[in-house]
Amino acid sequence: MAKQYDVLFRLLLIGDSGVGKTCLLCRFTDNEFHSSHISTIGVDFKMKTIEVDGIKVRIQIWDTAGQERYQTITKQYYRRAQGIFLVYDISSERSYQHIMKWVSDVDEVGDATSLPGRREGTSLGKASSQGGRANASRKLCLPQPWMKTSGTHQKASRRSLLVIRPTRSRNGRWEESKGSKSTPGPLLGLQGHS
Ligand SMILES: Nc1nc2c(ncn2[C@@H]2O[C@H](COP(=O)(O)OP(=O)(O)OP(=O)(O)O)[C@@H](O)[C@H]2O)c(=O)[nH]1
Repeated sequence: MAKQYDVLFRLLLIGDSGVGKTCLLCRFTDNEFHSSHISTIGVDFKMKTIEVDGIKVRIQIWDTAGQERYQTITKQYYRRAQGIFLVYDISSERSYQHIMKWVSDVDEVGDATSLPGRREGTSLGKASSQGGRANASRKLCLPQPWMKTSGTHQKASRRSLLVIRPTRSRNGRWEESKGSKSTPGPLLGLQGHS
């Protein structure tokens, strides 16, 4: 049987419980939104194949439980991911401040500590401050910018999750990433529960 995709990417969603990770994923893969909060147990995943410049890219997205009690399980998935989305709820200052904690968890298992300039105890500023949020990913030395998205809006969700794209190798061909290193990805600020 012909291969249904050319490259495979494994991505991971992490962040506090209830920030909307599952909703973001459901919107992206199934174009659905669920208003009830059913906490993820451990990890779950969904897949979607998209076409980028004629290349079939299969995206496997792992949705992790935000609850502390599952963290021994969820941390095991960090190393295998090729990109990690740090998700918080824009209306929850607490979930925003916790981003630092999620970043250090990723640091523990990945090679992200080698990113220059990151300092312990970096203050992210207020979640409600536009400038503060925009600077947060820079302060954390994340390779991708902060993005605002929402599980309730199809366009925003697609845009935020599609932003990670495969890069061309030196010989101009698309390559499957080996996936041995975990790198914190963009900060996703979900629109408030309004
Ligand atoms: N208004 C609004 N509500 C949202 C949005 N995204 C998620 N929600 C609501 O937030 C609640 C939690 O969403 P989930 O996606 O289950 O949260 P989670 O981060 O996966 O939670 P855990 O599995 O416990 O880690 C649900 O009641 C959703 O309906 C959003 O963009 N806007």
